[in-house]
Amino acid sequence: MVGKKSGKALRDEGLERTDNNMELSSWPQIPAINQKNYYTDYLKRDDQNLAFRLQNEEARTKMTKKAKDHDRALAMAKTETAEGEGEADGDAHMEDAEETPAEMAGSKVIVIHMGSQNLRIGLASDALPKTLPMVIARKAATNESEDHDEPKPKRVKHDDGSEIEPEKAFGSEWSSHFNRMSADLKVHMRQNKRRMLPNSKEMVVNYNRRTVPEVISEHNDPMRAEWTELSNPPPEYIVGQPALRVPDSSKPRYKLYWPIRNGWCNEKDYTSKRALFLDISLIVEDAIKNQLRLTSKKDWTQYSCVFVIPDLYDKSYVTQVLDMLMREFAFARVCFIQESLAATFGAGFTSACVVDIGAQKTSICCVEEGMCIENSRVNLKFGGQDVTETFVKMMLHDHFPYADINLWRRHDFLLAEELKKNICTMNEASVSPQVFDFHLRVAGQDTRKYTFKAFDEVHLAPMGVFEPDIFDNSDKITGRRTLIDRSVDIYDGSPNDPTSAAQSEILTAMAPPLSKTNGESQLVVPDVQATPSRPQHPHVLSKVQDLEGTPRSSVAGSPGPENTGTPQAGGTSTPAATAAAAQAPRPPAVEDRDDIMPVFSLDNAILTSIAHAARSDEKKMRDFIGGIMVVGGGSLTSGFHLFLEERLQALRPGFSKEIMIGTPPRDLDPQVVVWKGASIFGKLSGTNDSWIGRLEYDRLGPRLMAYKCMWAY
Ligand SMILES: Nc1ncnc2c1ncn2[C@@H]1O[C@H](COP(=O)(O)OP(=O)(O)OP(=O)(O)O)[C@@H](O)[C@H]1O
Repeated sequence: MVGKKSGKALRDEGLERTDNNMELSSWPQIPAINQKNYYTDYLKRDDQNLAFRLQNEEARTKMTKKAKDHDRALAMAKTETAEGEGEADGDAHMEDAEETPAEMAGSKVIVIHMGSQNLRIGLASDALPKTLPMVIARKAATNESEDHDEPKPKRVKHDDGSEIEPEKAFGSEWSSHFNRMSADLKVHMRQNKRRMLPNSKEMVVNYNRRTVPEVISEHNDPMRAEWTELSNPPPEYIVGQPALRVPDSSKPRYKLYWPIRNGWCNEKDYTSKRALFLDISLIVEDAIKNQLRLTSKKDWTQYSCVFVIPDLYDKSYVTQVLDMLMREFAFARVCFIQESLAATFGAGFTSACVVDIGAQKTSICCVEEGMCIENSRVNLKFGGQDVTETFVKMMLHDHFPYADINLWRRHDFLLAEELKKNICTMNEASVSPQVFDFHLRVAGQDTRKYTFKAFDEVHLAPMGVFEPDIFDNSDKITGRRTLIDRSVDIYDGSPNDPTSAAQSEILTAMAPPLSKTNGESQLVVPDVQATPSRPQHPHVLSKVQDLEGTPRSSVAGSPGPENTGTPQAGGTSTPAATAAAAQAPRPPAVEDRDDIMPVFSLDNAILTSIAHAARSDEKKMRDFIGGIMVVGGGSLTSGFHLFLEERLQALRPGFSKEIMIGTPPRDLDPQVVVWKGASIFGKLSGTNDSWIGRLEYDRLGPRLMAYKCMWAY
């Protein structure tokens, strides 16, 4: 046949047919669908989504119940009218029925706000939460002060190990920073016509050098401390306030663990994620049992839980907490609320720039119409505890008579906190050499009464939030991401924790310079321990690339007084600006961000946050700048609000009339505003769609968060 080759010819060409000339399958082959005409509503309708379905069912059930109640009330009203026993109409009965609910709103909702130092917990129906230290003491071979070779604050010693003069104990760099701050304060006070003696510092140092403590025997001390008595056998762990009161020299020894550190999970002091979350759950469990008096864990299934999370939260942390609340505590429903949003709820504001100064972290976020503005979120790693440590350092520098103070010891930590709270002030008028005293109470020892003089230390220590290089920032990011991995996108593996343009800008300013190696840029992370005090970083005016890769024009200007603070419109670029942008530091890659310590002056950070919230809209800028609300324990230093106002006015003279620092209304303690707001959120009925129920959690797990969060999860 023409065209057909013989078997031999095919074999010669290596193309011999080996099949039997039949189709591979007798099944009809279906051609691919033309995508143009293709349509499906799979996962496009709400009723295909379990979370929405359950929500609708719940709403329907509620409506049916309400309608039934209504009918019943009407029927009862009719009967009563017929019997002629009352003049009251049906509406009044209905109101009665509505006004006497079976239980108080929020009495079955537990609200939890965990901080680096304090846990605030209570029922949503409570006026105020219970506050307890977020700490657990575990039986161990050594306590935390024995575990550390160096005292806190760390002192420099002579080469032979002998003590060095107090003025040199913290290194020359720190001393010169402290002296510079002291000199600046003097100049400022003179400008403000405040009288001060020229030799105040010498007077203080001379007084402190001479003073010796007075010993008071324990039985003569009316205010002696109550130490935690260990039962027999000693417990494996002790939680909260009693943990802080276990004597350092207890037998057996106990070691303190703080599971939250700098607003993150404490990955420095723990060796496993399991142990870390075990401690969190033990502390919360103990608080629910002993503070809320819900002793039987079986009853917790009837309770819901509102849990406060940071504005810039780690997704893996939220997932883990959700699992703990659902599986271990078996709550009926759980919902999350971000800290700043909760603060506006607590204060009753619809929009504000919330500044939360806690113990170890400070967060800033602008909230508008019940939503956190994502790009305005800032999280800085300093707070009240840094002020405490720096105050002690400054006092030691000026010959504090209790030279042996070591904040790793529990009694010294408590003493330092108390001194700071009582003495530190941001009120310039209170800066003068003054005599103070304190009682040093150590378990099993006689009380010692010390007197000492303090001068500008009381003002300069809290000033540290505006010059955070004075703080010891050396180990704040140690251990980060060692126990808990960064959350990544399940499809492309890229990091997907929330970020913000304002935080990016701050990290860019903090990032060490990029060095070129083998033609590739590499982030050089300096040994922060070796360089404890970095020069003040200029506020950058740079193009900020947010994480999604969208170039965004930074609107935060240089903090100099020449800047009137008017946000600059994005997109206009002059050759000079282009050259400056080329030279300006580039935002660090997502993976490198954990290596940069977000420690930035508070006033500049607030302005950066507001600039990103306002996005060139001057009216918004004025609204936020006139609605700054400061919350958190760190803001309780006296005169703080006025001082912050003055700093901001100096940075933005163009807005000086508008700048206003507000306090939470109704004399609410700034430390509990966030909790209060979360409790209000927990009491909202009908409008809160973010409850995660047991059934849906069992079926869908943490994926539910995508549907349940008010913010982009
Ligand atoms: N009267 C006061 N004056 C100055 N500081 C105070 C005062 N009262 C409390 N503080 C400080 O407030 C801090 C605790 O604040 P808060 O309870 O808001 O922190 P937290 O929520 O535990 O921590 P974080 O927000 O860092 O996670 C401590 O450092 C404490 O010293």
